[in-house]
Amino acid sequence: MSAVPLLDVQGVHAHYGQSHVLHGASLSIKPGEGVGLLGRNGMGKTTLIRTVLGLMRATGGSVRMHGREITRDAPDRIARLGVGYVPEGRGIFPTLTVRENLVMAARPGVRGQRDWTLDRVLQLFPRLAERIGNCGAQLSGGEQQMLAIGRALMTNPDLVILDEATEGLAPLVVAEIWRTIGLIRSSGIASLVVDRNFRAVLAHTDKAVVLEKGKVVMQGSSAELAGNEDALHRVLGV
Ligand SMILES: Nc1ncnc2c1ncn2[C@@H]1O[C@H](COP(=O)(O)OP(=O)(O)OP(=O)(O)O)[C@@H](O)[C@H]1O
Repeated sequence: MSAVPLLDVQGVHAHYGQSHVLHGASLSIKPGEGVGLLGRNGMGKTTLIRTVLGLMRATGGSVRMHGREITRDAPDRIARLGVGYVPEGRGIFPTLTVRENLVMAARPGVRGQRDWTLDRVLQLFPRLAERIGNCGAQLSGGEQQMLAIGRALMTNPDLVILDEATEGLAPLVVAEIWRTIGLIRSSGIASLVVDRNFRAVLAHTDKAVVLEKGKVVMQGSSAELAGNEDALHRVLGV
C-alpha cells in the first residue's frame, strides 16, 4: 500500500458568504480505506464533501488527491482523478433509462482500470437489471439510490463518497445499501460515508472522524469509537 494518502484534506476552511462553516477540518483516506464522517446536523459534513469535490471553493487549507493539489480544481477534473460521488438526493437523470444512466457514466479509472462494467453493476443490483429499460423517474427511492451508486461505480473510482445514502428508505432497502457499501469496501475502493446511523457507519468503515462546528473533534478506528459510545453520544447528541 502506498504511503501517500489517496485523499488528504488539511486544515480546510469554507464560507457561505460571511458565514464561516469549516474551521480547519482535516481528514485523510488511504487507498482502499473506508472512512466515516459523523456529526450532528449542520456541523459541516456536506460542506466538507462539497469542498473536496470542488463544488465549493475552500477559503483556506489544502485538498490533495494521489498527492496532487486539487484545492482549486474544477469538479469535472476532480471526478476524473477517481472520485465517485453519490449525492444526497441521488442526482440521477429522471428522463433517461437505467441503462442510459449507467452507460453515460462509464469510463476507465485513473490507472486505466475497467473493473466496473454495466454487467458487473447489474450483477450487484439485480433490481436494476429488471428495470433496465425504465426511466429514472419511474424507479422507487431505493432503486434510484442503487442507480446513483451504480453510476458512481461505472466511473471506476478510487474513492466513492456517499452522503446520506440510506436517507428516507425502507429498512430492507437500507440493509441492501449497507451490504453494497460493504461490497464496495471489500472490492478495494476507498469510501467516505456520511449517514445518520453512526453504528452502521462504524460497522462498515475502518476509521471515522466526528465534525463539530466545522472542526474534527474526535477520530479513531471505527472499532475503538464503537467501543466508546458514551463519548459519541455526547458529541453526536443522540
Ligand atoms: N447554501 C448555504 N448557504 C448558507 N449556509 C449554508 C448553506 N448550506 C449549508 N449552510 C450552513 O452551513 C452549515 C453546515 O452545513 P452542512 O450542510 O455542511 O452540514 P451537515 O453536517 O452536512 O448537516 P446535515 O446533516 O444537516 O446536512 C450549517 O450551519 C448550514 O446551515
